[in-house]
Amino acid sequence: MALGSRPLCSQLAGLQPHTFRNSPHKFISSIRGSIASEVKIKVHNLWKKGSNGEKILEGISFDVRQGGVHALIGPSGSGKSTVLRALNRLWEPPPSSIFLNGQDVTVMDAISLRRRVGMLFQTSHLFPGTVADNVKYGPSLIGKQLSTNEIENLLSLAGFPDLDPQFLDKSVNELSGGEAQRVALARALANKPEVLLLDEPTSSLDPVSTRSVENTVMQLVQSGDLTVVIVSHSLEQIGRLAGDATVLYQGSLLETGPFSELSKEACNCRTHDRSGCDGSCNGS
Ligand SMILES: Nc1ncnc2c1ncn2[C@@H]1O[C@H](COP(=O)(O)OP(=O)(O)OP(=O)(O)O)[C@@H](O)[C@H]1O
Repeated sequence: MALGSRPLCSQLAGLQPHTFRNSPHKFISSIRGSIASEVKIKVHNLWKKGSNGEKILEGISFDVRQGGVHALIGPSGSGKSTVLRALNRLWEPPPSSIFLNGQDVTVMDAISLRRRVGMLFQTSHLFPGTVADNVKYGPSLIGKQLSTNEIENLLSLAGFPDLDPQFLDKSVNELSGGEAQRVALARALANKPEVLLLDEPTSSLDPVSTRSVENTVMQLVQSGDLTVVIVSHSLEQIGRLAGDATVLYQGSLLETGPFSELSKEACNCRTHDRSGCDGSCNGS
């Protein structure tokens, strides 16, 4: 759909790259610049209908480039989480609509796919038990027992740099929201995923914990082959993290491309009230 003038989303959010100079996020502009053009995930003409035949997704197509952060933006109910969950088959997409490294995900073993394409939800969903129990769970399913050192390294990677060794034996019931989310991140990373899907990963966290999770995600993207797809209602957060973005509205794709080049109209469509969307979506 053609949209009008194209002021930068990053200008709207007041988030030019120089904003991050001398900040923990100063490396972000270099990550954006280094994003390879290789396609990690291809979404091709993705459809979904509800049980009553109502349209949920209508022919969504976009590419997620390897080694970057790709944001899914849109108002509540636009289909962001539905698209995200198709990427690792938490719902079963139609054949030939999602490709990972060029391979149709619907022909892959679903469990193996979910090890390669991990997910972090809005709330941490930790299992009852200790921090260590949770971090070592994924590898144990394929017969790999993580050492204490490996668990500590994963927790360090997930944003616990000065870890008290006793933290591993702490019950997850005793963790703060921010701690629990970072333990969930360590648990996801224990599977060595190629792609991490983040569904509103910091919406229940305070600003300090939010920045900690964001820093961890960006360092992982910067340091390796990890590709991230994130759903967030925060344009500011997307401005801090994402190189590319796809904008959805009522199950349809509005725009996809570099975040900094999205139109003002598309950016407005992120809001819950949809008021910014109506003009452009109605073609007026
Ligand atoms: N299995 C399903 N059956 C029927 N409707 C569904 C199903 N899954 C999702 N929906 C509907 O599809 C639409 C998109 O939902 P989705 O959760 O993907 O939106 P979203 O953009 O992530 O919203 P939010 O920002 O509020 O989380 C909603 O109207 C939702 O009620």
